Amino acid sequence: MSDSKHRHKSVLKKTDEELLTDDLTHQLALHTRQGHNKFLSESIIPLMLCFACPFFVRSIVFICDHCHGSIHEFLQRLLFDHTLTLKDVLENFFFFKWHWPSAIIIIGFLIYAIIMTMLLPGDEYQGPITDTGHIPIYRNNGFCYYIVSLIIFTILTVVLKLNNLSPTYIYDQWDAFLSTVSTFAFLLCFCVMIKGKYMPSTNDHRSSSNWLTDFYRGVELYPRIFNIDVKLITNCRYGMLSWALLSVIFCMKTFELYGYTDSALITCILTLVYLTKFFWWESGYMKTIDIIVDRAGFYLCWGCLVWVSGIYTLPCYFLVTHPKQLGFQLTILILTLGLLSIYINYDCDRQKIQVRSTHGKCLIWGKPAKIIRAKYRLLNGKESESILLASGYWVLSRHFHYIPELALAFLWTCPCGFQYILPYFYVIILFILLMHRAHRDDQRCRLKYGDAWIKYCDLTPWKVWPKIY
Ligand SMILES: NC(=O)C1=CN([C@@H]2O[C@H](COP(=O)(O)OP(=O)(O)OC[C@H]3O[C@@H](n4cnc5c(N)ncnc54)[C@H](OP(=O)(O)O)[C@@H]3O)[C@@H](O)[C@H]2O)C=CC1
Ligand SMILES: CC(C)CCC[C@@H](C)[C@H]1CC[C@H]2C3=CC=C4C[C@@H](O)CC[C@]4(C)[C@H]3CC[C@]12C
Repeated sequence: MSDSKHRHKSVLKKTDEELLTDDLTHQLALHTRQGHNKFLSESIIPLMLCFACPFFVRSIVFICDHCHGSIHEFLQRLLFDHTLTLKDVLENFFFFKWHWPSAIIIIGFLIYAIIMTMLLPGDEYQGPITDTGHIPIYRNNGFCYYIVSLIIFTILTVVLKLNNLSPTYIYDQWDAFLSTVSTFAFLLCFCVMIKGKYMPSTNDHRSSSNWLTDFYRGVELYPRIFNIDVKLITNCRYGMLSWALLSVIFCMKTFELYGYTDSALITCILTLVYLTKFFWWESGYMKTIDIIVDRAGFYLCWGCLVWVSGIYTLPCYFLVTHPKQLGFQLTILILTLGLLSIYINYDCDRQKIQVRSTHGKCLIWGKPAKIIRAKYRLLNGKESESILLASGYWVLSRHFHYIPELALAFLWTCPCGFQYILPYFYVIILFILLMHRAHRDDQRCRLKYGDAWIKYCDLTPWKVWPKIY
């Protein structure tokens, strides 16, 4: 009797998966598998990504520069002609490199970003309250920072021209520049990890005994160094601004080499408009998954410093070696569709922010907003409430805004033509990233809001693509 009672008690404690395998051998196998899975996800995958990502970014540059943008030619040289040996690959792609002129530009740019972020005026605003009850405070000067930086860049370009210099120097040294920024970003991520482990800025930090996981995923949610928000600087003030400036620099290089080229111009214009929108809405970005869920580690910080510079600028970079003239009609068509995509993406984000800031008392597409009040519990036990919008774009699918985001990425890449797959890497990676993100966000919200989220899912059954996914 007591045995059956004990057995009953242990059954109650088990997870669903354990209940299915209620036999000792299966349990043992399950534990080993869980151990292996944990080892894989917490050590092997982070280690592989920390090696593979820099390799990937630099090999793309190599393919553009030395293999005419053709992956086929790259593989041919590596595997069959042997004009490229494994030693070259390791030397060229893997190792950390430090190029002093690039390092001076990168560190100078970072110092500039920090000083301007501190000096430029802007109202204070609050980020969402964290599970531990912390409310991050920022200054709303992102848009001002962006405009001032573009003006300073224009003045600098003119001054450099007078001295027979040009910012396109960065294009000429692109490989050295990227490897230096990658080395620098690794060092920065390491310092941020150590700081998080031993001197966390807030209680929102999670440290484990596995340094690889901590390095890859990060330790702190809101690290600050001398009251400077690390994620604001790496993601927005360095990452997004460098994306804008690099796009302009690559477009300038195309013009320097071939004169006016409409393909380079529209790719650059669409990128700039998109990033203008980003900075206009920066305070909204500070409430998204990257900021409220992802901690400051390799994924986010190295990603924003290097991945964005190397992969997100790829269409503009590719066009320098593969320029095209599209003609007036095609140019106007791509520009119009691109601007429309930016507008729809912005409008989706705006609807969500508006409904929350007006506590649900606003019109969405001319009708009173349909909302679900979703309660959730903070880690400190207190109850809080959020509003879920269930009308407008947010009833079409739960991440409808990812569709115009992908459409735009395709539109600013298609001026590269359809002969090569390489410039489409950004679109492909973005597709994978966004589908994974939609899935991850869904799981997070289900856990956070429970029944309220299920009610929302009943009203809006599609994750991203209405009637498909
Ligand atoms: N180019 C790129 O690489 C990428 C661009 N983006 C862009 O960044 C922007 C932000 O996207 P992303 O960070 O994915 O975050 P989302 O804008 O999708 O925000 C997700 C969060 O919004 C809240 N939320 C979810 N559903 C609702 C609803 N129905 N009503 C109100 N709030 C809701 C939840 O947070 P809460 O806890 O507050 O309830 C959820 O975690 C988009 O424009 C996207 O296209 C995104 C990823 C990559
Ligand atoms: C494997 C890793 C190295 C991948 C790194 C991924 C990150 C660099 C990117 C993950 C999410 C991305 C972004 C999210 C939302 C954005 C809003 C948009 O308006 C502008 C772009 C961005 C900030 C974008 C930037 C890159 C990521 C942080």
